[in-house]
Amino acid sequence: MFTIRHLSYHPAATPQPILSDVNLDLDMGELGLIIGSSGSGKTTLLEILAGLAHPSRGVIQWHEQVLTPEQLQQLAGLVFQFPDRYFCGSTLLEELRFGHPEIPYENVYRALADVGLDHLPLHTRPESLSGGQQRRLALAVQLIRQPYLLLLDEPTAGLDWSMRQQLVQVLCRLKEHWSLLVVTHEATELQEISDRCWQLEDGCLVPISSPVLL
Ligand SMILES: Nc1ncnc2c1ncn2[C@@H]1O[C@H](COP(=O)(O)OP(=O)(O)OP(=O)(O)O)[C@@H](O)[C@H]1O
Repeated sequence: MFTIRHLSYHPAATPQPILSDVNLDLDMGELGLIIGSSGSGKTTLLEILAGLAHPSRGVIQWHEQVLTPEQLQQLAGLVFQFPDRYFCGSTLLEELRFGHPEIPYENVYRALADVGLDHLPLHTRPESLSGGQQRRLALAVQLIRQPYLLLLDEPTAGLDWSMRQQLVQVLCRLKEHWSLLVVTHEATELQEISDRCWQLEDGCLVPISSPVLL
């Protein structure tokens, strides 16, 4: 179980906290969906959960062990909103092995199969992929690190209907083995595969039920 207790984030530069007393529970194999309008603090929350920013207050726990930001960097894999901006490799193979050339081919193929890209040659250039395929490659880059928790920032933003459907199917398969936390302002398709939902408004996280969303 992944838990957040009384988490707040209040940088000195802001008059109001960006996140206030956030509490959340997410079980293994669950997909949690956080819906919030622009500027509500969604990306900030994911950055804290990925260990990239330090909360002002509160604890983040995995099976009751309190995690430091360094431990969170190991445990969580964050897929940014426009992951193609962060690609570093000139081929799929280079991208998946970036910084870890020792990763065996078997793991490369498994990560690509997990996201439905195993039909592509390993020398394919990341920038030649469609928008939806690039999102899935970014997911594979995180999966190959074997995180316990996958964090996704607006995974369907900017994709057309069929690419959104493909991505939702991939996420649905992934939650059999991983816990996923997804933030979005557009929940139409994602709510169908979510196990828990919250609304983030002005930094406060409130649980909501799917029927309310529908
Ligand atoms: N370190 C910081 N110092 C000052 N302000 C910050 C800091 N981090 C985030 N903010 C502010 O907090 C607010 C929430 O930003 P955040 O990017 O988390 O929102 P969001 O819900 O992801 O928005 P969007 O959907 O538009 O990406 C914004 O007004 C942002 O400028």
